[in-house]
Amino acid sequence: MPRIAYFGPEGTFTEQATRAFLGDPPSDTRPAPPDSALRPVETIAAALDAVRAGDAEAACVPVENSVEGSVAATLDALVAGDPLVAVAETVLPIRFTVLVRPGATPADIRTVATHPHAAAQVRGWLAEHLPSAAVLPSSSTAAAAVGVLAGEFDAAVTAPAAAERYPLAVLAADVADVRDAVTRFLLVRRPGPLPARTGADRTSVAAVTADRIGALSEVLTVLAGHGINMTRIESRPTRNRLGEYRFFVDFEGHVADERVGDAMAALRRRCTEVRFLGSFPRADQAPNTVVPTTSDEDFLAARRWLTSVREGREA
Ligand SMILES: O=C(O)C(=O)Cc1ccccc1
Repeated sequence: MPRIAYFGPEGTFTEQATRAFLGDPPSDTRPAPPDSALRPVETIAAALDAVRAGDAEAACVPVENSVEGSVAATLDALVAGDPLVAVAETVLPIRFTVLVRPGATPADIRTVATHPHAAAQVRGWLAEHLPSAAVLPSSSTAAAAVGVLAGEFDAAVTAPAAAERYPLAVLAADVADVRDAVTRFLLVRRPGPLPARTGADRTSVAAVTADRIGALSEVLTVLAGHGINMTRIESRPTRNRLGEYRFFVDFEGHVADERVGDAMAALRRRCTEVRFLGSFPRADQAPNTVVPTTSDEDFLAARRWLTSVREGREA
């Protein structure tokens, strides 16, 4: 079994996602067995660096939440070192469990800790049920549970898996301001053979546009012109200078698709930097849209025609 580093400690949503990648059944009802192939690390950047250093074969990190948006720490860490590529994604429903020390009642709760993405998804619940508790940030939901055990906080908003992992009491389960919230997670490796295309794929790139009028609109036009459906665009500062941004763009298709390959080459010509972040099967298996004139056969026929024009066989 491959060694996978994940954003831990044990009991995070990311651990649940890692187990989903490995095909384990959900562990809501029973503790998942400890697994020496899984390595919890403290931060998202550390999980990715473990792969870069060869200490892990893959890393599992959260990338996007349907309520809070992109996980900035993941986007920044993906481009902050040697190249890494995503080879798979999984989407988890997000429902929270509120953990306290055994015997504690709501009146005892003066501080509640959790990951900022979780805090944003339970603000309403906390305002209603624990209105006088201060909400404190922790590095992950499970780190908050560890903090409750250590007496640093009175309650933690966690993943269901944390209730199995830590000797804490459940104050409330199935907590969520937005009922159908989901988070998308990536399994990331060092560059190597790509996952085979399935016809229901997603490709992810990070591009820095040139400093000129219309540069971003050209990126969008290239995708639209190739009949490629964009599924996400997010900007993060490059950290080089004020006003310079890197665009994280996800779109339908696989780099092995002719239209996607052609579009990526066009982006490469137009942008000052393009980093390929992976082509992998979509978690929802929704087939990629292929509009007329953008199928592989359309591109190959056009290329054959061009070759014969160049060779003087056709005009
Ligand atoms: O802290 C965790 O458990 C994580 O895996 C990050 C996270 C936080 C909130 C929702 C989804 C993922």
